[in-house]
Amino acid sequence: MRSPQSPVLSIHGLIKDVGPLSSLDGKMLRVVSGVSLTAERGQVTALLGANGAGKTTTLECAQGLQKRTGGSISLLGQDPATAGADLRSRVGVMLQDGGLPPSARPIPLLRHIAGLYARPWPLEDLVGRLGIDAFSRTSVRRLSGGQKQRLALAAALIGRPEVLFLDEPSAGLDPQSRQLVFDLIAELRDGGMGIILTTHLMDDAQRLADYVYIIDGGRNVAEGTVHELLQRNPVADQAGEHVRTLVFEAPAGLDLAAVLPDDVDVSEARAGSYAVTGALTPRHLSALAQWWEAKGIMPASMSLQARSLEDVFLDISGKDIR
Ligand SMILES: Nc1ncnc2c1ncn2[C@@H]1O[C@H](COP(=O)(O)OP(=O)(O)OP(=O)(O)O)[C@@H](O)[C@H]1O
Repeated sequence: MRSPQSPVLSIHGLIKDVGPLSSLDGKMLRVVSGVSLTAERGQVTALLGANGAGKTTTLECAQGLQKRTGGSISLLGQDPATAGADLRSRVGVMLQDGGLPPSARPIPLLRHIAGLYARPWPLEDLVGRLGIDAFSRTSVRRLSGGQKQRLALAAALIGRPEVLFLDEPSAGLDPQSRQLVFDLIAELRDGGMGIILTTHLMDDAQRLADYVYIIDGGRNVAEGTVHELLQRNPVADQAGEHVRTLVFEAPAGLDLAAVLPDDVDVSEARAGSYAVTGALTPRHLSALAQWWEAKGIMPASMSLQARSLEDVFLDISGKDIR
């Protein structure tokens, strides 16, 4: 558990039942079974979990959009279930489906939302930052998924919230838009905003999150900084050495097995794309480099990979599809 400094959000033992469901003979279904978490100012807190883990339900309860069955929630010091408009004006929410009116056009829509706040973000600046000028005359219903996503982020930010909730922020974004959105999130975090996001993309959590909660089956199953989670049960070989993978691109068909000792696995997953996995030491790297030098081979790209957050996540929550 991290020590709370000035949490923007704290959730203790959240329970959420839905139903009654006809598929359960009229019984209720417990979809969140005691989730607890805290999110700090000036940090990105990620809820990571497989499909159906309970991430969206947890955050919708935190935002006061769903009524909780049990547990306690404090958002900026208030209970979101009973708080009024004052709390809502301090919180920005970007939902998975955007929640934007289909016939609206981006600029008038953002201008309208800005009019609801005393100190909105200057419209032109936000529109420029998120590249909304490129589709400012298109109605919401005709926007692409990624354009809708950027507009939804602008709508969540225009009131300069103290806390920002993002549900799957990179869904549907192309690499350029994703970078743009990630840079903005990092800047807002550095400016002191508390940002809470859900994702099932390890890469998003690895790139953005200061602290990660892994949720599975409506429960907390692990938490920590990305670094702490990556240190958890690192893959070790029989001698206890940590396993790493060296990935590189080079001419196809190289006989690496002849160069490297047989304590490592060598594979060429597709022509010219190699992976060397094992308890790698400088000796392995040196053998490879000397051979490359002798043969005049310069790899087009190369990276040494330790365990990824995806490996940790699969270890914790299992490999079954949800
Ligand atoms: N009203 C409801 N009726 C029936 N089941 C529900 C209802 N609301 C949520 N659930 C179920 O609760 C579980 C948690 O849903 P939730 O949307 O919180 O998951 P999630 O972690 O956000 O998943 P995803 O990554 O797919 O968005 C799912 O199995 C979902 O089907």
